[in-house]
Amino acid sequence: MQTNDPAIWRKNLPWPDRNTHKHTRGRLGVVSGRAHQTGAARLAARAGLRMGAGLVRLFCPPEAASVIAPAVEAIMLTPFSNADALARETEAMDALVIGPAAGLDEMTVANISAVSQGGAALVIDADGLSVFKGRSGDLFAVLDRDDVLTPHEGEFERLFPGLMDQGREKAALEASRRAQAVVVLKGFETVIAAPDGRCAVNPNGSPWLATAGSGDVLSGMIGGLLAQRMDSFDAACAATWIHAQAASAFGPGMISEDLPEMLPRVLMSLWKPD
Ligand SMILES: NC(=O)C1=CN([C@@H]2O[C@H](COP(=O)(O)OP(=O)(O)OC[C@H]3O[C@@H](n4cnc5c(N)ncnc54)[C@H](OP(=O)(O)O)[C@@H]3O)[C@@H](O)[C@H]2O)[C@@H](O)CC1
Ligand SMILES: Nc1ncnc2c1ncn2[C@@H]1O[C@H](COP(=O)(O)OP(=O)(O)O)[C@@H](O)[C@H]1O
Repeated sequence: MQTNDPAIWRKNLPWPDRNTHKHTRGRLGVVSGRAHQTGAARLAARAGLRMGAGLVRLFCPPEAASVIAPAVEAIMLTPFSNADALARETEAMDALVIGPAAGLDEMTVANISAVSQGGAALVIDADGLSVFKGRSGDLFAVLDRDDVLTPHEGEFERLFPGLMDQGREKAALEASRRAQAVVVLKGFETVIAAPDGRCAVNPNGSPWLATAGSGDVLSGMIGGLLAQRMDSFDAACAATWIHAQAASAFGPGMISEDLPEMLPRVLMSLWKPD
């Protein structure tokens, strides 16, 4: 176990250079829930864009498109009608976030299964985790080692009942071993664990993050770094630290919408121009 210090991942943060264009910089997709629950995906998408993904596209059920379209600018939008269509439409993505406000139903299971067949690194959060309560093996069967699960303690218990009794660090490591994916066990001291045994505990947790939607922002931040091909463990560590730093810098009154807007300041403090 180590402390999640920027020294671990700072040198691996992705920055654009003169030859970069938006497609080479990294394409992030975020899958939205239904028309009455699109805010979570929009938060994730904006966070991914702020983290440097060159192109971010929301994928939504057809009836949600008229809700989302007036609420996005740089972020693009593609409706999909079923899981097969989602798999086709997301083929070009480097990373995908799925789960925030996705719905606790078979459509979410089918969508995760469908996108897992493609090459994109996945960040699976919220309903994308909870929907596998009692059948976590179905989720683990479709994961790759570059995928990232981001459970809070409630979601963790649904996927790994009783495991938390071992303590948060051991539990996160064992969960990562079982899932064969990176696990981000969220909380005041978020633990990031990888299947190869890497494990880091986040030291700069900010209680201002105890507000609805802050986890959705974190999933988009991780996705933004994955889209830029950062190693998944490093991406999860970097996003977790930057997320907390942004919340501390904003302080009282912070809501989740403020977090993406704080990211440039934190990123600037980590950027070392040549
Ligand atoms: N703008 C939007 O559209 C937003 C949409 N959102 C979306 O809404 C969906 C459902 O969200 P949700 O809050 O109802 O579900 P979930 O977080 O599972 O809580 C259910 C129960 O779990 C328990 N629990 C135990 N430990 C916990 C912990 N550490 N943190 C939190 N809970 C913990 C706790 O039980 P208790 O402790 O109260 O008995 C709690 O009552 C989901 O898809 C999400 O993405 C949100 O992201 C917000 C912004
Ligand atoms: N008291 C706290 N101290 C530090 N971080 C917290 C605290 N409460 C919540 N967080 C952080 O806020 C985020 C909440 O995520 P989550 O529970 O998934 O929220 P949501 O589903 O509303 O987006 C996580 O990154 C978690 O680590």
